[in-house]
Amino acid sequence: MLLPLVVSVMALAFMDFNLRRQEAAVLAAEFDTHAEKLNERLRERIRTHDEILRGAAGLFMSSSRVTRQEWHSYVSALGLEEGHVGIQGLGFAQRIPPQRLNGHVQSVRAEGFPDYEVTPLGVRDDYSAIVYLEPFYGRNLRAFGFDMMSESVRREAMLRARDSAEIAYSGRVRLKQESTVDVQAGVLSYLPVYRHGTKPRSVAQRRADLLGWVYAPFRMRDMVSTVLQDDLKTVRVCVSDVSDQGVQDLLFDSHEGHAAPKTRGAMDLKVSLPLQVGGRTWHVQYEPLASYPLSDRRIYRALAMVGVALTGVMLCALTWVLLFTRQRANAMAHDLAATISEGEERFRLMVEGVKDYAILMLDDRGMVMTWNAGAARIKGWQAEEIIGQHFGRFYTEKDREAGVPEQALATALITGQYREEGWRVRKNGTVFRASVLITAMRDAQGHVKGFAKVTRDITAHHEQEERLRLAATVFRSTQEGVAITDADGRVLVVNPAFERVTEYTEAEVKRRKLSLLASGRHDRDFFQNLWRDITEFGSWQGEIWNRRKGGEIYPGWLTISAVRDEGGQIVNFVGVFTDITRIAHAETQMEHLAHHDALTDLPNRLLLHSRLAHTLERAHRTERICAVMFLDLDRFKAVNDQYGHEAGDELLKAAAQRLRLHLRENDTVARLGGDEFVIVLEDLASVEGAEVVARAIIERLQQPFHLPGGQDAHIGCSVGISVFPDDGQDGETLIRHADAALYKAKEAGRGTWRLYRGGRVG
Ligand SMILES: Nc1nc2c(ncn2[C@@H]2O[C@H](COP(=O)(O)OP(=O)(O)OP(=O)(O)O)[C@@H](O)[C@H]2O)c(=O)[nH]1
Repeated sequence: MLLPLVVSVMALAFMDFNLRRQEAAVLAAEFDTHAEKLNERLRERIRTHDEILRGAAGLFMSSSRVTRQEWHSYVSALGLEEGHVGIQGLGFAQRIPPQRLNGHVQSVRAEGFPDYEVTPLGVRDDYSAIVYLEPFYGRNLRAFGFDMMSESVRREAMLRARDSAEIAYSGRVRLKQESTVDVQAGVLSYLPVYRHGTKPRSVAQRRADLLGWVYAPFRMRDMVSTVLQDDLKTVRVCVSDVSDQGVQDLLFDSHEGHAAPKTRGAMDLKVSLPLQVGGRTWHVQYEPLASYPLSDRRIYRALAMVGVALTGVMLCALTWVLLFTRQRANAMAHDLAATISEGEERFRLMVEGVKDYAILMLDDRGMVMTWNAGAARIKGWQAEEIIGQHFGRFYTEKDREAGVPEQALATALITGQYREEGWRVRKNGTVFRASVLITAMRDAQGHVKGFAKVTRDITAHHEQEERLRLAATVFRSTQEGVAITDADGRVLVVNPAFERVTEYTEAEVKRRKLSLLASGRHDRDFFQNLWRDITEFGSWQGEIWNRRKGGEIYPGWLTISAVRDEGGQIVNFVGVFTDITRIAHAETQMEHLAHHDALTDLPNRLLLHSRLAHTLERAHRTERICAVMFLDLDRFKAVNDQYGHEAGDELLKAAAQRLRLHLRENDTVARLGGDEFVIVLEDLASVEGAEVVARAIIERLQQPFHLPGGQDAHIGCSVGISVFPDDGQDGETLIRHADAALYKAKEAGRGTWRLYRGGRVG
């Protein structure tokens, strides 16, 4: 009995020793994994910060000058103030050559900061100054104007960033934002910005082209606490910056100022992991506290001990139970995996099959990881050509240069989603209008796993919108008045030209019939024909007189078209109307000019012939006498010679006026040219009537003419008369015969008249 007992005790002691060693190894491995996860979270956050810096630098690359307001808007959009990112702010430090220092200070003061200085004051070889820092209030105001190059730790990082054209982190500093309470270690990250928005190749060129630095200050405790949060209750975390010479500088200790924390007994589970940050190495030390929930393996140890102590049968039974449980667990895991992979497969097939949307997954750097049929159709690349490439390829060159793809990812990282509409490039170089949605994908712990990007080709829709916009512009800006009515002819919309021409506003005519514009000049037949044409032929075109709101009647050229739906039903009428008042006026003027003498405004030869023809026709019908008098001024040439041609013109106008005033309304006086006039006298009772008129005219024209120059001109006139019907039956003959009689009057010494009298002028 003793031997089995001794053997049993020894076996138990040996097993206990081994189990304890094993337990320690398992716990160490568990904590290692946990520390790795925490370190990854810190790394992830640093990466997010770097993206924010790159996005901000992109703003400078895309614009030759970024204003304070633009910087404010950009940084506000990032939502830094909500604090969850752990950055104190986002700033721009401008590089200032010594000779520009004064000018720089003056220009910032002129922006409304009269006390602005580049601090610390003093003479240095090179200057920089924090010119933008958002959020621009509170602690951050203390940094405004500070020359970070004046301080060696910051200067080292700034120069390293400048020469490497990469992000550089500084060593430990005391931030300008600090006051005397809650002082924390601070760190700054810098990204240089060069002239022309490019990254110069050589170090010398980078030094020459440097414009300044986009930078972000962190307070280490704030930053690490926002990332690790509750984990700091169970794990002590220390972050140290390690210099090239191996000197450690403590940036953060979660138990700084506290009594030495209680760790897990004698077990040394400290883990130290490196973190690469902008050209520096941080060592992060993780140590479990007493509160750390290490999985308690003592129960297994006890069980094992009991197991050894139990009989073989019980051991067999226990083994059997364990085996059975494992088999069930395996079966369940197997089923679950099958269900998951089936779901994944279905989802994959669905995504791959979607043809109208380009759906792709990007990794955290923007490299394409998956590619569906829609992406191939819309963008033109096949999966094997594009997987592994950066998604910036889909952007136009201009957008790429402006850093738009990087900004898109940075925004998606910060806000969760990025939505945009813009131009994208296909494989064949053509562009299309894209509606894009980028979503940052995070795992349960919040680590960024990549991005889901959904793109839709909306070129047709965009073009349609553009066309509509153009049509609307034409509608608004055309000089033609346009009114659109419903099928009952009630106004739906009118354009500004309609309002201008009709003097009615859109509100005044809305839902009313356009008959309110009617002038009353057209009868019912006119409108009946108009509507018949529209219903039969789809449109009507013609001249129409309308009345403005103010009452004026005006002519217009109107086109009405019917708009039908797919079923052929009229749904709208569109009226396009041109105000032709000016054209009509011009036509009347042309008509007048064609028939009147420009100097005296008397009828000319053309109108004379037409009037004479009418007069003769009437005289034929009524068998009345009428006379044609040919009149020529006497000694008119002398007026021209003596007082000038213009004075002669004035005299001709005055003579025409005297003739017109002397004659009856329905008599015609025309000027044939020069100083020759023809008068048609209608409805004469006898030939003597014509003689009376001739005598009176001669007398009137003998009266002196007062010329504009103040002189009095004395002329007279001679008259030849032919009479219808005795001296000719048609106008031409009568005029010719009157001319012959005039000749005789001139011969007779001027200032008299002669009748033709059938060729026997007397
Ligand atoms: N100012 C002016 N002169 C004109 C115009 N048309 C013609 N004349 C001039 O009028 C004159 C007409 O010539 P005549 O009829 O021979 O001159 P007149 O002195 O009246 O001679 P008699 O008829 O023989 O008495 C010419 O000198 C033309 O140059 C015109 O429109 N304006």
